[in-house]
Amino acid sequence: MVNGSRVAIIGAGSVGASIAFALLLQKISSEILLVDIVAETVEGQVLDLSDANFISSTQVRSGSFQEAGQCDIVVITAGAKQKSGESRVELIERNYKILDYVIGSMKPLNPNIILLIVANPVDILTRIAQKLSGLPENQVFGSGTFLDSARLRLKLASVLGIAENAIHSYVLGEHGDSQIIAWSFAHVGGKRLLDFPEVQNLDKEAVAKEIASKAYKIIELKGATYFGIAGCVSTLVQCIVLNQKHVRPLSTYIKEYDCVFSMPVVLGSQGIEKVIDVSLSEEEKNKLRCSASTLKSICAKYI
Ligand SMILES: NC(=O)C1=CN([C@@H]2O[C@H](COP(=O)(O)OP(=O)(O)OC[C@H]3O[C@@H](n4cnc5c(N)ncnc54)[C@H](O)[C@@H]3O)[C@@H](O)[C@H]2O)C=CC1
Ligand SMILES: CC(=O)C(=O)O
Repeated sequence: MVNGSRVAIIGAGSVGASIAFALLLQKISSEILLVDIVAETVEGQVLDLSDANFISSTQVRSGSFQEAGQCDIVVITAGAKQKSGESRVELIERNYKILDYVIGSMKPLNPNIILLIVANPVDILTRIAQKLSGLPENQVFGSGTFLDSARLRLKLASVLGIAENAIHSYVLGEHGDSQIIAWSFAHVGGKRLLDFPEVQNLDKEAVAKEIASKAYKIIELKGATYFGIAGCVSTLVQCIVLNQKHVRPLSTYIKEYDCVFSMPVVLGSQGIEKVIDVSLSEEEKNKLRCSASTLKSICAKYI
């Protein structure tokens, strides 16, 4: 893929429009297509975004599902969002139907297309999208725990007084309540995070709770989260378009756990190129096994 790629965003609500705006600022796509079942929503968002066109070489316009199916990258944000106190998994019934409709309406798909799932519950919807699309699994993945990991690095940066991008730490597993922080292999400059006195003194359970509940807190305060995910998705699109091969925690099929959730992967122009085989502690693995079994049992109802 080269500069000039066409990106479609399905679902032009808060998340879709924020991603479109972040992509405009990045200037790496020639065109962004916004698609939504509510025509007025798309028209309003396209008009609003057009007022920012003077800062970018990227054009934003409304598009059809069929056009989206021929793009290079499709970001799927269409779906219901959580109400205050509601879990992501509780959205599955509504969002399964929407995903089924969206993928069916985009067919026939460009065989090289990349589907990036954002709507929740993202891990389960990613597995379903892999099946519904019939595409190779490396081309269909979810934003997963990239956002949770960004939240974690922000927290640790303030604890350690070190730049976020120097902190190699991941939230893994479900983008949801059963996520885990992989403390065992987190490091800064090659020094294990667990060897820093500031981290030894941290209440790690409280940190895990704070990270896992941050979305709930934002939703309670303002009804939805969208800027964080827009930042994440725009950098993922950049990584694909520019074949940057960054390592990111994304939702993909993980053989060891026989389920789709997040592990660190290498992301390039073809999608997911490799899953990094990380060394986790037995306790971390046990938590992931529990999480996988819950996710698999929900998935089994739909595929
Ligand atoms: N993976 C992540 O880290 C994050 C995921 N999300 C998820 O993103 C999704 C969207 O959230 P918001 O944008 O805040 O919701 P929103 O309600 O603002 O927008 C959803 C949009 O989807 C559209 N839509 C519904 N059915 C459709 C269909 N069949 N085809 C095309 N468009 C359709 C609606 O018309 C609406 O414009 C939610 O599921 C939310 O949980 C939100 C933040 C972070
Ligand atoms: C809503 C959601 O999934 C998040 O902000 O993490």
